[in-house]
Amino acid sequence: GVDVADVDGRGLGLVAEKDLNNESNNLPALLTIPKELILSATGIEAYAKENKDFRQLLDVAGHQVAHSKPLLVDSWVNRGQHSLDSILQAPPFAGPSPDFVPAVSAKLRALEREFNHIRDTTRELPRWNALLEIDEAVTLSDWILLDALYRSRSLALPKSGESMVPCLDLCNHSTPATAFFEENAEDEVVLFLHKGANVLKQDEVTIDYGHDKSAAEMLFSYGFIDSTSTAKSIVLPVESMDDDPLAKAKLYIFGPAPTLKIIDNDNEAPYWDAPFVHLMCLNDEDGLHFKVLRETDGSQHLRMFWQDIDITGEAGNIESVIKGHDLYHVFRLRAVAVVLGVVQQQLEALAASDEENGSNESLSPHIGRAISQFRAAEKNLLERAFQILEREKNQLLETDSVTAYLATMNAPQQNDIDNEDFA
Ligand SMILES: C[S@@+](CC[C@H](N)C(=O)[O-])C[C@H]1O[C@@H](n2cnc3c(N)ncnc32)[C@H](O)[C@@H]1O
Repeated sequence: GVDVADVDGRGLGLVAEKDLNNESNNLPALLTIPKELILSATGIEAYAKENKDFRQLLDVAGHQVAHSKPLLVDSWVNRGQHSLDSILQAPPFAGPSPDFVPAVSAKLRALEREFNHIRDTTRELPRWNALLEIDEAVTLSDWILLDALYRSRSLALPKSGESMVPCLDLCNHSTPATAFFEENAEDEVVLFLHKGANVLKQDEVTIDYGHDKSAAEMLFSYGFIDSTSTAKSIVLPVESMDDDPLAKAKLYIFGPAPTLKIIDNDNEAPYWDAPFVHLMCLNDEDGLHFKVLRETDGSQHLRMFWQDIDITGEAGNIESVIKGHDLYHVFRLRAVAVVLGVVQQQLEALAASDEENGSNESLSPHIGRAISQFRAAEKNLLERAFQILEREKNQLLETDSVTAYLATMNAPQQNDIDNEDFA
């Protein structure tokens, strides 16, 4: 009941050959793909049993590639030289959001590492070495293309996990989708119309690529953003305060590059996580100290103390360490103010790059559309986070401990009075 056809703006797709209606939920499968055609981890193992050369390849180079999510979230942590940009054409735009370009670079670097690893490990295998080396038959560009094919066409099967399924991979995405797939008892993959779905002749049959995927992940893996996609989460870099004399020590003890993560909560308000922000808001006069510990073997270690208790191992967990303190609300207010600043800066950066790309006529329409959808999704999450933060700031400003603290800060200090008298 389905055929392959060109679908406007989406490449090929599956369309209904006749009106399809599943009101009574007894419509037969639209597609059945035999298990021999499915490329899954089990399928690969089975093939390695049959083919000695492939077994060798899998033993030396298999299971090594990180099948993780796109590297977007890690992009700030992995920032570095854009050494690979020349391999792909340099993108003609600044990227949908400021953290997209480093994410693409980090991804390209990871792919280069993977490719080099495969090339190195296969050198000892004459058959594969010959294949990779003949006139540079297989190059890094092939590996990048292969990764793109895999990321944009693989499906998560309920039993077999991440797999490539021919024919089913012609199905485009929509939410809500009209169809869904399953694995049956014979390990075939079958495509069914959803109960109650109604697809007219020549209309597209679609599946859902995962409504839990963020807009960034959709764009990174599939090259488009569904209009119902939301940002889900945003990770932004956090920088120490310029005038903090303890900044270096704090960063050293903290370890990883500090970030602010804003997470969307489907029905509730977004929340944020930024453990370094709480640490950066504490000072010597609050009771945060650093000491160098000398071991008997002569080695030296930097340790961090809060109210004279060693909390070196708690650097990522400072908020709970300071929670019981009389001035906790003051510390929290400082942290909220810092996070508000980071969010505001990002909103301004988005607005500025919006203006920049608005005038970029070299963009193809679908890239332009994806960029503005991505920005809109990020802006929406940031704006909602901003409101939550503003509300918390105002509540904190009204707590007794904060008003009392601010009153002492604003009152003329004894020193000032003495100086005044003297003057
Ligand atoms: C699994 S393939 C689907 C078949 C694909 N259209 C083809 O021509 O082979 C996934 C790719 O289809 C395109 N695609 C799928 N759904 C789309 C949508 N709703 N809007 C735009 N492009 C879509 C994207 O390029 C995506 O990377």
